[in-house]
Amino acid sequence: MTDTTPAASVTREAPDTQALVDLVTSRLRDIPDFPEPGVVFKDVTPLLADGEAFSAVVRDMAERRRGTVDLVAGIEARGFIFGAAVAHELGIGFVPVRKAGKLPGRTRGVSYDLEYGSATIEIHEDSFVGGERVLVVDDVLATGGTAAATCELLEGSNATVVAFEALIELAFLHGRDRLPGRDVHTTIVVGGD
Ligand SMILES: O=P(O)(O)OC[C@H]1O[C@H](OP(=O)(O)OP(=O)(O)O)[C@H](O)[C@@H]1O
Ligand SMILES: Nc1ncnc2[nH]cnc12
Repeated sequence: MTDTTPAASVTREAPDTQALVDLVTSRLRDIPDFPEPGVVFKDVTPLLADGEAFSAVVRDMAERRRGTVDLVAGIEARGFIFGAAVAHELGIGFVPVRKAGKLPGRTRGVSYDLEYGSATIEIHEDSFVGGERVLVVDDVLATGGTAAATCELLEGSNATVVAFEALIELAFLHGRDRLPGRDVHTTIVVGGD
């Protein structure tokens, strides 16, 4: 028998800024000493598991950028989740910025340091034909090493990075200082000094 029960109503309007900040804050979890002693890890999995909160975050990022970007680039791994959803919301394409060794085609890469350790990220060398306006999306802006490296990689591949969006900014790590002159927006800012 076909179930004709209406789906649970979904709020399509983005909440106002303070309501969004409160919602996001209530759906994050701090994990002390992960992945190494002294780091307080911001766990986004409770937010992802809450459809209202996840949808509100994605719509807020997307609406700020609608009509201004041609592609979204998301940074592995958590940046894939938010970035792909924002691209879908905007009806535009998605470019994965992957950790080294994962992409099958010819790649370009760049290495960088982050709050814990170092990494290398890569894109396919033919990701851009030239001049595409790209929104970079990630979950966390910490030291800014990942975001700065991504901008360098994309712009070295003939894309134009028009903005950076992240869910969480760890202000005490001053990541914005690594992105001078860029349009940077973060949904919530924690740990300001
Ligand atoms: O501003 P930074 O100091 O560079 O740190 C931010 C980056 O660190 C985390 O990624 P991580 O490399 O831990 O990868 P993951 O998403 O695969 O866990 C986070 O998702 C950002 O990409
Ligand atoms: N403290 C933190 N929590 C989650 N992701 C991060 N990326 C860099 N620092 C982080």
